[in-house]
Amino acid sequence: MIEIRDVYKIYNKGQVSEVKALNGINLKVDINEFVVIVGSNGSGKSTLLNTIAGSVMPTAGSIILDNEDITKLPDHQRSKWLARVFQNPLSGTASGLSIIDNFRLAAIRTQPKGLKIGISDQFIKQVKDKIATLELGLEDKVNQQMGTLSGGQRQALTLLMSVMDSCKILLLDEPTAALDPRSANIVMQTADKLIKEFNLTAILITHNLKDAYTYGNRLIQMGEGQIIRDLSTAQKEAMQQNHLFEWFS
Ligand SMILES: Nc1ncnc2c1ncn2[C@@H]1O[C@H](COP(=O)(O)OP(=O)(O)OP(=O)(O)O)[C@@H](O)[C@H]1O
Repeated sequence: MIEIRDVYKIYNKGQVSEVKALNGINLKVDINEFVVIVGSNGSGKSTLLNTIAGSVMPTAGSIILDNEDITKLPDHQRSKWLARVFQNPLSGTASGLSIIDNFRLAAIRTQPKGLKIGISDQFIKQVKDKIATLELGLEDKVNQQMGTLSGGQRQALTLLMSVMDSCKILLLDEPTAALDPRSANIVMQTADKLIKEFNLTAILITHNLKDAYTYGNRLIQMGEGQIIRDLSTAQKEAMQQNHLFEWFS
């Protein structure tokens, strides 16, 4: 479980450009919870994800993972169990390397030093089997350069790579914003499938209200650095899609 306790983030504190991006956030997200966060531009969604990932240090408050205070843990030390997928499909993978080499790199990042990875047929088979579950027909193209794939294919593979090794928490920061509707659907369905299969705790930021309605089992709205709505699974299921659009009118 990940817990955000009374977190504040003030950028440029004491300067004319001071911004209170997070204003007392309290949030507990359990294993198997898939939380979707919506909110207007500048409401603090990315800052919240960044404090969980460790790329932004909170001005006050704590981040707790499974009862351990990780507030001061740098982001690279969280990457063993925390994966992030960003808006830009190019950011998660190396264009000049093949699919299999990208999986090798991802595996090396999360394994103990000295462990030999990726040279065995077993590793290649394991990767191919996993890629086949995406049903994108990419399992026979593992030697193809990542840069030759579409944005949607790359995002789907980035997701798979992120969660294959010891990942507990998946943070998705508008992962489909740069994709056409068909590719966006493939990526969201892939994310949903992987979150369930790997029993992940997941947080998705999206401006796509249809996705916010369709996916996840908890729905949060942020406004001015605070959580202004927090709908449980039952409340979300009882809500009609047009009500969600009214939140922004
Ligand atoms: N590094 C930074 N330095 C100064 N101000 C920042 C920084 N990052 C974010 N902010 C400000 O903090 C506030 C919250 O930004 P944040 O990106 O978290 O919002 P958001 O809800 O993710 O917005 P969007 O939907 O537009 O991506 C905004 O006013 C933003 O300008």
